[in-house]
Amino acid sequence: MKFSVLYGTESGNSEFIAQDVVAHLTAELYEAELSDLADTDPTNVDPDVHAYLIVCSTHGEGELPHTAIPFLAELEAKAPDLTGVRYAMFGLGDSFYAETYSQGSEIIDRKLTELGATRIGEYGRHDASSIEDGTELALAWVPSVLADLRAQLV
Ligand SMILES: Cc1cc2nc3c(=O)[nH]c(=O)nc-3n(C[C@H](O)[C@H](O)[C@H](O)COP(=O)(O)O)c2cc1C
Repeated sequence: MKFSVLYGTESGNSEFIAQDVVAHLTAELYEAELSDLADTDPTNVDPDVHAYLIVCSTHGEGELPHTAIPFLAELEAKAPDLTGVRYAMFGLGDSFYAETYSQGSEIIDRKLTELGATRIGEYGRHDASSIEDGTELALAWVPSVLADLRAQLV
């Protein structure tokens, strides 16, 4: 199975976690490619990719991190039909920002769903105010994504 792991980041945490997810998937003998959302054209869906795994933080007041902004802008401008596209979401945030906790990834999540894509797996989250390690949580989230994907492919 082939995965595209995309990250949206402001200060690198999402990129580090996405790198670890790619390393994990590759070690499990899956094909996995890492890309910044800033370098990803959402109108150019790869038909060989079984699922897109998106790791995205929150900045400003519940807004997108800067590398996710052009990706959302393309989705809004071109409104591609994403029917048949599967994605999974892992959001980074900080519950210190109680009103806007983890809302950055939710902006992308809402838009992808609106355009017809299907979210698989649990909605993963990492809270920077917790003592939990982001990579450990992400690697614990991946099996829920794989299980949903396998169930959809049979
Ligand atoms: C200036 C600033 C604003 C932030 N705003 C929010 C926010 O509104 N909601 C939230 O859940 N987290 C917020 N965060 C926390 C980040 O999402 C969190 O630190 C995350 O791990 C950063 O990941 P990144 O390095 O991939 O961007 C903010 C962090 C900073 C530095």
